[in-house]
Amino acid sequence: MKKVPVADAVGHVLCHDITKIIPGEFKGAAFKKGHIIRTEDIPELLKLGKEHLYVWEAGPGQLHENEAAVRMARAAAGSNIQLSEPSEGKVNLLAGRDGLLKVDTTALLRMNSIEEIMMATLHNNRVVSDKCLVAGTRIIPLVVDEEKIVRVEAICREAGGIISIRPFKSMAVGVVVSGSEVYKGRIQDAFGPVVRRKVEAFGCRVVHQVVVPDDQSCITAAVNEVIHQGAEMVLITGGMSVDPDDLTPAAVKSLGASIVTYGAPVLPGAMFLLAYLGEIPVMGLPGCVMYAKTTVFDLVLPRVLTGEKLTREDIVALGHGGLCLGCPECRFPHCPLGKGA
Ligand SMILES: Nc1nc2c(c(=O)[nH]1)N[C@H]1C(S)=C(S)[C@@H](COP(=O)(O)OP(=O)(O)OC[C@H]3O[C@@H](n4cnc5c(N)ncnc54)[C@H](O)[C@@H]3O)O[C@H]1N2
Ligand code: MOO
Repeated sequence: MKKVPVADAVGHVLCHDITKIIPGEFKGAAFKKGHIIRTEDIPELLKLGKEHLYVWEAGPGQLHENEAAVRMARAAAGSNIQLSEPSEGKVNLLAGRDGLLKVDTTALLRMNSIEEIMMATLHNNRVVSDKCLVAGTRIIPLVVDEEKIVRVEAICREAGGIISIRPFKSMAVGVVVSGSEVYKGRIQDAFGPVVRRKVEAFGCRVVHQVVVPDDQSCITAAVNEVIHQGAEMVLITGGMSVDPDDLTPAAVKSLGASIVTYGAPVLPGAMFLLAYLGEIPVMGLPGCVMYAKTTVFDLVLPRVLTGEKLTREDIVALGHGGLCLGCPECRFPHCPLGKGA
């Protein structure tokens, strides 16, 4: 800290808040600790009775909070991330497009384990829209040893960036609606429209939909048919639980698909199935996906649409945070569902 005449303070960092009081009108900080003094501030400072100021002398190897935050944010930003200007020592990271937020939680933990460093983010694998605030970073004191920022930069470099937004692929979707009650016209299909609405919300289109009875060979034929019609992803509705007429999992197996999982630690959605026929993701959707507002499908679909090839480990990790509270008014994704993985 050193004392300088106001006129010589331009470019220096203020050590403490400077309070302004106008009787009956205003009392507050006219200039905040950490502010970098500009030429245009001088008349105002003189009016506040400040002819001298205490300013920081950045020692060798030390960084001011703004510069430190900018360097950390730049290092952490992966693809499709925009940075705000530093303000009061903090830099915000914003989504540069619609997509899926990816946070390298291991690297984030390493970074936050360095004392005097912080970065806060939204949860990994969350759907975000363009310009959405996804993270913020700053140092805790006003100045920091540059060596700490260099360590942060090394962690981020190793991780290839900590935060990024992955775009969704606009996939052609095939839908196979299973259920003899629907096929025979006893009830009207209510599942196809739900699935269509959900995929269209991500810019996908349903290229073909087939309704089939509860018959294994009809289900397999229908899957082949929708793929023949150009489906890059296949969604089969119904027939997922334990009744003798629930044949969807057996049908998918008989197609020779590699089954990632039949069953998921998510409620609603325990009877979910994910498989791949070559590169084509095939999902078996239990009845709850039609009935409940938010289910396992809403956790898995966005990830599949980024081109991520999910493993059984990815699915089993959904258990922590996989319980939907079933609120009367659904606020997903502003809730705990899917946030533990
Ligand atoms: N004893 C058990 N019963 C149930 C279990 C279980 O483990 N043991 N699981 C429950 C869970 S969890 C769910 S979810 C559902 C799973 O249902 P399915 O995927 O097998 O669906 P279906 O049996 O084919 O149909 C259930 C229900 O939904 C109606 N449905 C189905 N598709 C359509 C459609 N396209 N349009 C309109 N309505 C449809 C169907 O008529 C049935 O009423 O099972 C629980 N039971
Ligand atoms: O599996 Mo059901 O699919 O939990 O609600």
